[in-house]
Amino acid sequence: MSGVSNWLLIDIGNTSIKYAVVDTHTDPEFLEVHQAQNLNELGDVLASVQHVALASVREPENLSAFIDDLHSQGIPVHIAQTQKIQRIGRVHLQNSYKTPENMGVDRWLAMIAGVYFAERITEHNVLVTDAGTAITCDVVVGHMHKGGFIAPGLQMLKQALYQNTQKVFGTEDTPTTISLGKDTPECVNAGCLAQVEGTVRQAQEQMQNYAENYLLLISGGDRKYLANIQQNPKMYIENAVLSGLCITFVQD
Ligand SMILES: Nc1ncnc2c1ncn2[C@@H]1O[C@H](COP(=O)(O)OP(=O)(O)OP(=O)(O)O)[C@@H](O)[C@H]1O
Ligand SMILES: CC(C)(CO)[C@@H](O)C(=O)NCCC(=O)O
Ligand SMILES: [K+]
Repeated sequence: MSGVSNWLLIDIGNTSIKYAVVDTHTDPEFLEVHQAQNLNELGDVLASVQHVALASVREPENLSAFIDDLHSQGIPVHIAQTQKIQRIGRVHLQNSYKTPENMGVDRWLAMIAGVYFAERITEHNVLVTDAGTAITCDVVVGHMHKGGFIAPGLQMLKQALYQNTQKVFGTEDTPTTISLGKDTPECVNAGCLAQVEGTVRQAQEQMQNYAENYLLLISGGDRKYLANIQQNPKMYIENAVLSGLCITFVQD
């Protein structure tokens, strides 16, 4: 038997499932992220792994059946949970929630990744933003979570507009820079982008109450719409939740 152990990491988000196969040598910054519509699609991948670690912010219909299936195949399953405090290498990340289990595990894992990437460049403060179905921002200062924001993501903002008005319509495309619109879709696209960018800018202001210097980690399916946010150092990661799973379960 070879000593290499392969792990399947799964992020069950609000809209879609993301996964990556890693081993103990994989750098959590450079994961090859895949998308699946449901857990049944992972059958083939399972044949090549010895462990599964997963994080879920929802209960897909077949999650317990999937876990039972893994058990019957003798594959250990590790289910991530938000912690009050978690060790990351030589530091500890501390949660600000009075009831940590109420915090989405995706936010916690993204923060784990944020602290890990920050420490690699000897930075102790990090603002983590995950732009997906929802957009979340979390401020971490000296490894202490100071708090965060949860707001609707870009698609949700647009859908909310369409659903609650009769004459507002839009297009799929979103601009990458904000400018004043001169027809309805332009106004919608720019307005929703302004809300998303504004959320991150407000989080930066909150961070600045604590620290001038910090890493800005931007993650999630809509990360490309946050290209105008200025910060040095700034880092883009496709999926910080999977990075957090890798750091939590596969490393050490
Ligand atoms: N094929 C697609 N389906 C859905 N969203 C997509 C797609 N391609 C790009 N996106 C963008 O990605 C965003 C969703 O981000 P992401 O994939 O990170 O979230 P998610 O799967 O819903 O999980 P999470 O719970 O982490 O938000 C949407 O707002 C949308 O703009
Ligand atoms: C905010 C979302 C939806 C982001 O995916 C998720 O982290 C979640 O369901 N959180 C639970 C509420 C909280 O984090 O306080
Ligand atoms: K996410």
